[in-house]
Amino acid sequence: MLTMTNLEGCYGRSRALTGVCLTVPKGQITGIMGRNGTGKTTLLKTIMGLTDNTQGTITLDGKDISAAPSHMRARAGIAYVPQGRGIIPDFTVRENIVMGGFANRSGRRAVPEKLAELFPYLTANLDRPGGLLSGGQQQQLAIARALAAEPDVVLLDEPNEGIQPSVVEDIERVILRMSREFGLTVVLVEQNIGFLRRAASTFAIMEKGRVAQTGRVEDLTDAIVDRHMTI
Ligand SMILES: Nc1ncnc2c1ncn2[C@@H]1O[C@H](COP(=O)(O)OP(=O)(O)OP(=O)(O)O)[C@@H](O)[C@H]1O
Repeated sequence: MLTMTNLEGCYGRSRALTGVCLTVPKGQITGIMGRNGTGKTTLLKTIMGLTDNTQGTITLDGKDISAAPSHMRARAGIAYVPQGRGIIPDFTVRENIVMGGFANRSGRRAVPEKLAELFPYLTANLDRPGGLLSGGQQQQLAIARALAAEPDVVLLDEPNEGIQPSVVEDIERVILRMSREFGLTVVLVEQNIGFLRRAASTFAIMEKGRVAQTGRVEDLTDAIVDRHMTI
């Protein structure tokens, strides 16, 4: 379980996250929603230790990781798939995946076997430069890189943004399997409410750098969505 208490995160002197309290249940998907600029990406970055002047407490399975630098959070079992994917274009698919393995607690620096079944395209194209992949393939690669760390928690920032519909289904399937088959805890920033309702067990809605509302996904009514998501 990942718990956040009074979490704050800044960019320089500008505070983008204020007093966030959130519990992310183990082995389930928690959907993070909210309009543009409300702090969803900042929340993931702050969990990962990538914002400035972070305040508050983050615990992972009871262990306080609030003071840990980013690479130690990765070593503690948190993997981050950023918006925009962050693929290194000149690295091959294999090299991009193995890079994620540097956070692997077992010291394994290889392409994990389970990726072959999850991502057949990547497995068939391990020597292709990452920069030559389509947006959807790069998104799969970013997820594969995160899974190479064999994490307990995966933070996903709008994984389906700007991706062609045929690949969206593949990515959604992988996300569902991450929690349902592999037991991973997933924090999913997602604008597609339909997918969020299908995938997540709990939700949190961000407003002005705070969590405005949380609940179980079966209680996420259209009225709540309209109140917080319409512009
Ligand atoms: N690198 C940065 N430097 C300064 N301010 C930033 C930076 N990144 C984001 N912000 C500000 O922090 C606030 C929260 O932004 P954030 O990207 O977390 O929102 P978001 O909910 O993820 O939005 P989106 O849906 O557009 O991705 C916004 O006011 C934004 O302008």
